[in-house]
Amino acid sequence: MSNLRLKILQSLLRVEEGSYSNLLLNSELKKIKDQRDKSLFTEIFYGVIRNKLYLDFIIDNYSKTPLVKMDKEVLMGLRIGVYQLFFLDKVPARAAIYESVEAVKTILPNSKKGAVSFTNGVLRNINRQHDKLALPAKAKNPEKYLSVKYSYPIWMVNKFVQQYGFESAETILNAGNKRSEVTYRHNSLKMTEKEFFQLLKADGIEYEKTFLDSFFRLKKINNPAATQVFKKGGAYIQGTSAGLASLLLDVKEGMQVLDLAAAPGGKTTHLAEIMNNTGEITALDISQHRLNLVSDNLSRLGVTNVNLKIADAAKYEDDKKYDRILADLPCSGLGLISSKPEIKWEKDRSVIRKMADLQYRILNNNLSKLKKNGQLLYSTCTLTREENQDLIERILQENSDFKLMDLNIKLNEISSLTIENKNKYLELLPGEVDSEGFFFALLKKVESD
Ligand SMILES: C[S@@+](CC[C@H](N)C(=O)[O-])C[C@H]1O[C@@H](n2cnc3c(N)ncnc32)[C@H](O)[C@@H]1O
Repeated sequence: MSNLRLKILQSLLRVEEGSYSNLLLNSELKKIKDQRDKSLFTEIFYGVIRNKLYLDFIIDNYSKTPLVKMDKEVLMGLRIGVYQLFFLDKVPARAAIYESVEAVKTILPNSKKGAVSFTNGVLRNINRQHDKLALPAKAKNPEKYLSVKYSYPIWMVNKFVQQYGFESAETILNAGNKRSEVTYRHNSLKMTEKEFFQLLKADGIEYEKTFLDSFFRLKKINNPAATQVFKKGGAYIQGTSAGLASLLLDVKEGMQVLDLAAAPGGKTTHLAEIMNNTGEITALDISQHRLNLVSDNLSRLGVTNVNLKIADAAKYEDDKKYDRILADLPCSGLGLISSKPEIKWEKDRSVIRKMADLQYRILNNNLSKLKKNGQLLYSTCTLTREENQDLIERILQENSDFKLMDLNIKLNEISSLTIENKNKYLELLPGEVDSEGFFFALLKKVESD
């Protein structure tokens, strides 16, 4: 078991250095045989990433040494220990402390014995005074209170409170801390729905329906990319909110479609499925490595109508005119925190400006490629006005030949989602919908140029 805490400690340090949590977790879980160890690994690994600020608040309260002066291995070991003491009823306090200290001892050189006894001392102290911890006063500093309680950087809390008010911000922060469940999109290009269900049953996978007919939420699954249905191309792992994009764009068989930022190919392959592999999808991405992921997905899912191109969409040139454009653009990702909790810590406020600028340049460069009456769906997995509403308003102001379409009627036709929405665009907030945060706006070209 101490080996497990050590592996968690090593993995968390790698996430701090920039590794993707989901990829790292998948590869670590493959090396663990015992089912309970897999679950404990996942719980502590994601728990520490999610609650980092809260755990640091606790450690800082009980340690005389400031956090910045601690070795990174010690600080991470403390977080692992405190997470178990505060969040995991099933792990006895003695075991939580012992295993965490052992992990720190193994990872540190012998010369750092003092740091090991320091870790032990701080954890014992926290365990003794567990009940005395006080959060920042809600009345005095509501945003600091939210930041510590839900463990989010203060700039993100300020942003959500400023845009949505205290109550909705709290709902969003809370939802971002719940572990997102895996959703499969059934891919009808490879198998019928009947075969899809048969394979799920054969693998003993339980599922439930979602607000989209072909999306199913999986129960208790550790490696969704290792099932028969996945390997045979009958399923793509995709969030339900993301699944709305290709449906809202209203593509038809035989159309010419431009996908401006395609990798890893979730929406491209969904569009291809709806178009029944007819017409053509020109799919761009700036990254060759990520385009390789699209290629793999195209072959696994039996998609044959996609032309992949490596390109910077902000500079891409093409004489062709398209019936539809999907602009699912790079963004700050604040709607995806439940599945990628490290987003909390990797970004700072400046990412919003940078992304809004890139999104503007990409849209501006491609609007002219749309045919008359053609439609462009803009989507992001984020929740900042600058990247969403403000950007679309600017585009509409500068391009009088484009009109904003009302997405509410289409939403009712394609999903069972019921949300109160007075706007023509669609904003899905985590906690208000049982899915990731997303923004959609549909633009129609109303005059020919
Ligand atoms: C939100 S992801 C797209 C997700 C994809 N549509 C899907 O459904 O699987 C954004 C993608 O934009 C790509 N990207 C970033 N900057 C770009 C640019 N200037 N031109 C084209 N692609 C870009 C990234 O490599 C990334 O794959």
